Amino acid sequence: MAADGAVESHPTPRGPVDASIVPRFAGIATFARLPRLDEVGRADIAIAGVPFDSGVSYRPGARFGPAHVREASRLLRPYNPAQDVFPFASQQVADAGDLVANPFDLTAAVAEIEAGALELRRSADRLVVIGGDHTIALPLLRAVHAEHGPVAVLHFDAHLDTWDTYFGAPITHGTPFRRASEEGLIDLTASMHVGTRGPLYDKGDLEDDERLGFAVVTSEFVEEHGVATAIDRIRARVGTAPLYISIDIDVLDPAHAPGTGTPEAGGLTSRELLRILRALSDLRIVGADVVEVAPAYDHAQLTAIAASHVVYELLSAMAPREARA
Ligand SMILES: N=C(N)NCCCC(=O)O
Ligand SMILES: [Zn+2]
Ligand SMILES: [Zn+2]
Repeated sequence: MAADGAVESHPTPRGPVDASIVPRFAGIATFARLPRLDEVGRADIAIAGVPFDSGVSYRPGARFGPAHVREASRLLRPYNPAQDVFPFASQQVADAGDLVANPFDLTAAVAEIEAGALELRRSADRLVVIGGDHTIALPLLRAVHAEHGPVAVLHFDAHLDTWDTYFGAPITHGTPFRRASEEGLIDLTASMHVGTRGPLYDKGDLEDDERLGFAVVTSEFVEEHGVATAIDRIRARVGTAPLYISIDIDVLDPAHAPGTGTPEAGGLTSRELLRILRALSDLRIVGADVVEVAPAYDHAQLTAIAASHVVYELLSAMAPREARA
């Protein structure tokens, strides 16, 4: 309502550059060729990169993930028929650029990412973050918790990421969800891993994980029972809780996403992952991240194309209902 009592009309969201007018391979890459946040002032959803990979246990390079995913996102188009939604017209989505994170001091970086996310929230209602390694989920969850309290975490990953320490270090890309659980950031009754598989350190890893508040839909479960049953399990677990979605691109099989730091055979297809995300559109998504894209190990942009479509499907799932037919 404006000061004179008139109902303010919502400005039409500014969408991507039109690829039928300016070639999609031209221009500086924002995500999906969307406007920058400073061009629109504020946004319903800000996309932010976190080019940080000082928490990795194996192959480095996810610090180059945000630029790689933005580059591969040039081909996305305005209408998503799979969800019958125009994700950039029914809400203002803008690219906020990258948050600064100190590559030489992990503790400082984690504090900077949390502060950067909180600062960005002043001009955007929700954040979708492109990593970066999975360490960044911890400060992002701290920022989300500051607003929402404990949230359901729906964690897509080959790995549990609830391990305790590496070389005595408590903050790494293999430990964010253990720290988050210990800190009370997550809803222990509504959180879940999806797509986990592969060798663990010990049988007890799974017992620890359950105690830390996670139910599990493994990659094998999806194969054996099908995507529809997996979706039922996920939706039953999350319920109506505020939902944070964290997607490690290594949840996909290395055939679909080779460009990542700790690949594990036997993963989801990109088709399966996209279908699961589409089934979450009526849930209360409060934020999301897509992490662990490491371009040096990618081929023909396979991993970045998958990641850009994953972000697009998230943005579509987060779009307001009335925009749908
Ligand atoms: N979050 C990712 N991508 N990987 C964690 C793997 C930890 C390990 O090397 O055991
Ligand atoms: Zn992983
Ligand atoms: Zn991970």
